[in-house]
Amino acid sequence: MMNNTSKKPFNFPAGTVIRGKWYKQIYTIVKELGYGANGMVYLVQGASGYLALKMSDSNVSITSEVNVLKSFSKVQGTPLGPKLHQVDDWETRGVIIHFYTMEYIQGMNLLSFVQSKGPSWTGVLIAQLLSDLERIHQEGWVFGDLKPENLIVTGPPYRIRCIDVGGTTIQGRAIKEFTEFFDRGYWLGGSRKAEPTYDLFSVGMILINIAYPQRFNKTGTGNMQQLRKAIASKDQLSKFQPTIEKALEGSFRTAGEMRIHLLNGLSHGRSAHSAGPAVKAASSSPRQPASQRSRVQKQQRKKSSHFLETVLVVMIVSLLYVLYIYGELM
Ligand SMILES: Nc1ncnc2c1ncn2[C@@H]1O[C@H](COP(=O)(O)OP(=O)(O)OP(=O)(O)O)[C@@H](O)[C@H]1O
Repeated sequence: MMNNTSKKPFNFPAGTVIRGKWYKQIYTIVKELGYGANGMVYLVQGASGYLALKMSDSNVSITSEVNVLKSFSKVQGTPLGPKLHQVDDWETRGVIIHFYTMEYIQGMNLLSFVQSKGPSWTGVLIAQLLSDLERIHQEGWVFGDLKPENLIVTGPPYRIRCIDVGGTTIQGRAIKEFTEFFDRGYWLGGSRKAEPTYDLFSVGMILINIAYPQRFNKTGTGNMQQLRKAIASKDQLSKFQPTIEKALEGSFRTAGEMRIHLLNGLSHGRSAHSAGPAVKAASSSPRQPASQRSRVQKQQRKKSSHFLETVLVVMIVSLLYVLYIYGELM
């Protein structure tokens, strides 16, 4: 399904009280967070603090998102999506509205963050995203509707988080939900089969979107040539160019492969005095990390000073021995 975010499905003002029909929990609307094809999201105040509440008139989409969040919650490590809180219904004016509450992920979306903090953050954040995608893929899912609006940067320390699991699809099936600019079907006529390369194509387009915040449409049939031209026309994309092109062509088998390629490109292109986040620290490339390198150097320095000490002690002892023998002979 193509994502069309034009209609607002609900319109409840701040202060509206939502009482769960089954669990009797009370949530008070603080403000609207956003809406899309699958429903409306509000920031609410619950008994345990702020939460994001997503409501929809479709029980199917609520159930399917809840299932994805439950499956993500079983994965070890940093959470892959917002933590699920509760699933319930709200009966208001004779209508049943399905909803679930989840962790409120506070921050700026990826585009706004990079616009306010500078493009030097792009590499680190995309590398984090690729780590999360690798875990999502290893669990047998494909995120599907990857776009900057679905990526929130929390912190400091800054961390990219995926929200809106509405497009998350089991590998092998047809992608459930997509947005044209990030869709390989739209640009290349490529398949919409849920496989890791589908998400990696979208990551390539996210990198392009950072340099073209207004996005652009395809000219004619749209193809790699148009995308290559767009990449080459922006200086800020030069260090990502080989990685983006490989991602668009579907040459990376895994998100991990793309991450290493991206970080290698960045560490080679980075000048010694450039400012910005520490890209090397996030690297999993075979090159030795800076912190480890300096530790090795320190150890080498320590070893050579031990050696000098030993030589000096041996020399003094030898000298004393020679003096002793000389004294005995006299
Ligand atoms: N857990 C969350 N924490 C903070 N903000 C959130 C959260 N979930 C959703 N939002 C906000 O609400 C907006 C709409 O939510 P979401 O994308 O889930 O709706 P949707 O109907 O699935 O939209 P789409 O059509 O993009 O799929 C998001 O872009 C984001 O700004």
